[in-house]
Amino acid sequence: MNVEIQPLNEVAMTAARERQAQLVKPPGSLGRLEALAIWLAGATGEERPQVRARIVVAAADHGVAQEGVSAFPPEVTGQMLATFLSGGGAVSTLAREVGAELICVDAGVNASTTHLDVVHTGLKPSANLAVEPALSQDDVRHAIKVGMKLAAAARTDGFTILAGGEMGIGNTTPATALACWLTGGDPAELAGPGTGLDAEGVARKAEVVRRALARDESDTALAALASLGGGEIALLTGLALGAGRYGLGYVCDGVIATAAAAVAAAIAPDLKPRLVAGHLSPEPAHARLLAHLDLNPILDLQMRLGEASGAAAALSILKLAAASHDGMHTFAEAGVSTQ
Ligand SMILES: O=C(O)c1ccc[n+]([C@@H]2O[C@H](COP(=O)([O-])O)[C@@H](O)[C@H]2O)c1
Ligand SMILES: Cc1cc2nc[nH]c2cc1C
Repeated sequence: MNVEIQPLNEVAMTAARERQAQLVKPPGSLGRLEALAIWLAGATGEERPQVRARIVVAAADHGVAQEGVSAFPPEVTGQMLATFLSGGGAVSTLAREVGAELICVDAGVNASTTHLDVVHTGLKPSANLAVEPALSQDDVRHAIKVGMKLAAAARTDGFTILAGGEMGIGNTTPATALACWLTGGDPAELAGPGTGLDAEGVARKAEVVRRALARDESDTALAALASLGGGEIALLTGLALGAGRYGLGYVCDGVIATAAAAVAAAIAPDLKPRLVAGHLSPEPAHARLLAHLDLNPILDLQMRLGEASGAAAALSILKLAAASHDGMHTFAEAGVSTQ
């Protein structure tokens, strides 16, 4: 798969760097807010960038849930999708608070919602990746295509930043399997509690990941996505690739969304500069994936919810970075001495 990625806009970044140097503060004193403002300029192509963000939450069910790898039952996936659409999920409230639009996608939910606003993909829940490939190559290509189209639509609708999130009982298992495949990690080190497994459950999950990796024969990240992934992960892979192709900035959420972004970056390495890490989840595979992507999380709030909640929280910081960059006076405008 060949996806052409738009490089960051160097002209806008240079202008933003020069503006930062003139703003009425000791150089560097706004710390990462300065770097984020410059990144926003590169990602949006705007010298004084604005965060106009759309959040896409993709939901899917997973055959591997039958292995007892989650603390919750699979029907929660569809129930939570309906909750997001009714405005009552964590991401619904966080998105509203940070002024981001929220779109929900059914990327293979067993008992889905009839809510009119859900984006349908026609995908079915994944198969049990411990014993067979999770998805067909055709399903993966379809999910990626829908994700990329959602990114194209976001660009057309005037958004500058995309954040991808997910909902899927059992999906920390495929995310961990992909993290192991991409980084050469050990399932026993990278498996974590997800929604709240005890130590015995975590050991069972590590064993399921080990079986999946022993079965898997993938030689490309795209093949690994079919073998070890899931519908929402494939859709978010497409969303991240689409952000690169259509020139948006992309905010990664937790371990599952970051696994998808890491697959996208393996498919198209030029994507990396368009990614930022919204936060660090306590799931061990997340830190591993972020290190693999060379990303430094904006926040570390011990959030482990998924559904783009960490990315939404980070949007507030990106907005502060953009607001200070745009609204502050320069030394000259403020009449403040430099020496
Ligand atoms: O984002 C994370 O890092 C994260 C960590 C743990 C759990 N989750 C969420 O919890 C669900 C998956 O957990 P589990 O235990 O069912 O594999 C799924 O809906 C994710 O959105 C998300
Ligand atoms: C209630 C609930 C909400 C979630 N949101 C994302 N993953 C989730 C998992 C559960 C169990």
